[in-house]
This record gives sequence, structure tokens and C-alpha cells, in this order.
Amino acid sequence: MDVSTVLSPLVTWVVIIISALYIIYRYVTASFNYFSDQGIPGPRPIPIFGNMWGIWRENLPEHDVKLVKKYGKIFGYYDGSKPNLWITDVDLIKAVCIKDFDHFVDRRSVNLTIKVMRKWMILMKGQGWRDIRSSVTPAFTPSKIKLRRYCRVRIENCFLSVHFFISEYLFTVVFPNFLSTFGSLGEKLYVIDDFKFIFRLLENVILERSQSKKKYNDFIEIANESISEFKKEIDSKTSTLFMLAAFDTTSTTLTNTCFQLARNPDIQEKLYDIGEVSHDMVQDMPYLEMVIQEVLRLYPPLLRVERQCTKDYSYDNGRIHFKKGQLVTVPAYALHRMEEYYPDPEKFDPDRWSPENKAKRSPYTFMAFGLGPRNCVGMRFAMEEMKIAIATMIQKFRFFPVKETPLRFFDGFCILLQHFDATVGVELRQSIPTDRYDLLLHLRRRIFKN
Ligand code: HEM
Repeated sequence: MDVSTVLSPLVTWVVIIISALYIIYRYVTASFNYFSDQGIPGPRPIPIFGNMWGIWRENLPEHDVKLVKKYGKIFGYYDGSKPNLWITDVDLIKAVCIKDFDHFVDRRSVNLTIKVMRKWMILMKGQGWRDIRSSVTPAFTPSKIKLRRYCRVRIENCFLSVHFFISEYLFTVVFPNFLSTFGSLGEKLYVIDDFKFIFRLLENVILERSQSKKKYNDFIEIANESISEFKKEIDSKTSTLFMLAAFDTTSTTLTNTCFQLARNPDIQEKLYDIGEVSHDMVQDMPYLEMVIQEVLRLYPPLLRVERQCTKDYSYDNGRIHFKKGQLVTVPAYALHRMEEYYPDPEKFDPDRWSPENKAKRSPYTFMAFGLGPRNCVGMRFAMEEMKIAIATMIQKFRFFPVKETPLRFFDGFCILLQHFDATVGVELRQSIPTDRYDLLLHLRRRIFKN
């Protein structure tokens, strides 16, 4: 047999395969010179995963701190193949979130077809977001909040938390079109049991309330009122976001506050001296507010604040270009731990928030509630709710550290801070006839279902 007749189909196949691999390689790495062309530093990306390979093994808060330390205040990162500029430079943060917000209206596209989630305000875009934001905002003005007496924050509520999905979320970041392409499979991945529990709970509460005339004055009512005032086609599922945004963030912050108070008895006693609280008093509790702000600085429940460029933009006389579709990340957790902005950053020090000390710092160094027109709509509500909860707890209980106290957060890709294990000692302040009565709150968090 003629060797050339055998070789030529083989050679043809080898050439086809190599060419195909080369084309795929070029396709998946096409965006990888986006930042280097602009002279912006950053970690080297790899095909398909960009800079996210192995991130599921990392502890995300620590990962973000390391990156910022290594690459500085402005650097390029790739979520899969998508360019994402990380910024901790206060002028650029201000430009993106406030001054030139018009170019950065949206958050990342998740392309959800899942009915229950696609109307979440946090995921909405452009005009749809503007419409719902302007209808919801009036429900959170100080006068409206004042009308609501939500002292019914029960201790179990404080510690309710949704175990946010790690692998599922990572998947949608690297492959953003997956959910829209594989609708029902996406739904199965995303809507985990914890979510279903919350959805069902909320639906039942709303149904029950619709059948009674009783006023509850809590955030479920806020969400529902503002949504029903909104004339467009919005269903009650929108309020599931309020429930998640409100429960998870506030419960995490209350847990973290208990920890810091346990470790800092002087600060705890200073809060106790404030005495009984009422709604009106809570407005004027500067020290309590300083304590909560310091807790939020050390542990911002949302580790990263994100924007997507919605219109091409150029910054600093064209030094940095943002193309439509590009992502921008403000790594809040890492920003809050930058020595330059917060000296001795690991130290819990509420005095950083005294008016004099605050005035020495740029306001754009604090991102716990985000910034600008797209910041947290529930910020005032959350602050008041937490102030009342903490002041009420401190009057009744004293927190103290126990052996297993180290506060740890889950490893893996989850931009919500999730406790791995949180144990704190609690004793009743009132003297009880027999002896001191010690309670141990064991707040064990499990990512894996039992
Ligand atoms: C400790 C409590 C809370 C923290 C730390 C927190 C933090 C945040 C952050 C960082 C954002 C993103 C902001 C940005 O991108 O600039 C956000 C958005 C949001 N938060 Fe909160 N939040 C808290 C409580 C609440 C509460 C109580 C509610 C509702 C009652 C709420 C509702 C929302 C909504 C609807 C958005 C999306 C806003 C939009 O896209 O326009 N949050 N929150």
C-alpha cells in the first residue's frame, strides 16, 4: 500500500484538529489582552476560567485581600473570558458609582429565566430597574420607617440565613448564558432547598396577610405595598428578594456584632449604659451606630459590589477605557481592610466612626451598603432594625467569648459572607434566684444539607 495514501487522510485530520483547537483557543482567549493593552496590571488568566480556576477552594474574603495587596488599587481580572476591572481607588469608585453612574447602571447579567428570581431588583436592568427603584424608594424614607415599629425582631430571626450556593453561582459567573439556555436545569441548580423554604414561607405570609386586615408594619409589608403601587406587570415574587436581602445581611451583621461585643466587654458595657430603647431614641444613638458601622466595615455581608458598563466610558483622559458590557468590581471586604484607609485594619475600633475621624477619611472607602443611585435601598431600615435589635439584646443579655469562639467564614465562591461556625456565650443580665443562668447559643452553619 502506498504510504502517502494512508498518511494524507491522517495528516488532514491532524491539521483539522490542530486548526480547530487553535481557533477555539483564540476564541476563548480573545479578550485576554483587554487590560494589558491599556497597561493595567493583573493576574494572568487561563482559557475558559480566566482568573477563576481554583477559586472554589479559596476563602473568598482572604482571596480578595490578597489580590488587592498584590495588584494594587486598579487591576484587571477575568471572570471566565469577561473583563472585570477591580477598583479600590476612591476617585474611580466615586466616578463609577456616583459621578458617571449613567455609564454603570446595571449589575452583571445573569440572564435568569427563573420566574421567581428574574424580577429581583438586584438583578434588574436599565429602565425596568429605574421604574421599580423609584416606586420602592418612598417606602424607605425616614418618615415611612418611623411609622413602622418592627421591634418584633426575634432572636431566631437574627440568625436565619440562606446558605448561598457556591458552585451554582460560580457556574453562572463563568458561563453567564447557561441559565437562559438551559432554563429548567438552571432552575434546578439555582433554586436550592433553602431558597424554596424562603419562597414558600413568604408566599404563605403574604397569603395569610391578604386575608386579614391587620397591619404588621414590617419590611414584608413595605415590599408588598410598594410593589402593588407599582402599576407595571410585577408579581409578588419581587418581594422574595427583599426578604433574602433583608434577612441574610442583617442576620449576618447581628451575629458578627454579638461576636465583637463578646470580645470587647468595655464596648458592650458602654452600649448597656444607654438603657432601654424606643424607636425615637434609636434615631439618636451615635455610639450604637458607630459600633454597627465598625462591624459592617470588618464584615460587609456583600463582599463585592459590582457594576456593568452600560455605555462606553473613558476615565482620566483616556488612561482607562471601559467598553459596554465590561464589569467593574469594588471588593468591599478588601477595601475595608486597606491599611491606607483604615490603619490597623483588623482592630475592632468603633471610634473610627466618630465625626472627627470620619471627616479625615474619604466617604468612598466604605461600601457595606454600596454607593450612589444603586446603593442598598433598605439601608436606613436595616440600620434602625439592627440598632433596635442590638440595644434590646444588650439590655437583657451579656455576651462573652467561649473556647470555640473563632469566627470563620466558608471557603468557596460566594459573595455573601457566610458563617462556617459561630459560637458565643450568652448570660442573662437579670439575677436569677438560684444561680447565674448561662446559655450557650450554638450557631452552627452547614453548607451541605444533612
Ligand atoms: C445589614 C444590612 C444590609 C446590608 C449590609 C446591605 C447591603 C447591600 C449592598 C452592598 C447592596 C448593593 C449596593 C450597590 O450595588 O451599590 C444592596 C442592595 C440592595 N439591598 Fe441591601 N443590605 C442590607 C439590608 C437590606 C434590607 C433590610 C433591605 C430591604 C428591606 C435591602 C434591600 C436591598 C435591595 C432591594 C437592593 C438592590 C438595590 C438596587 O439594585 O437598586 N437590603 N444591599
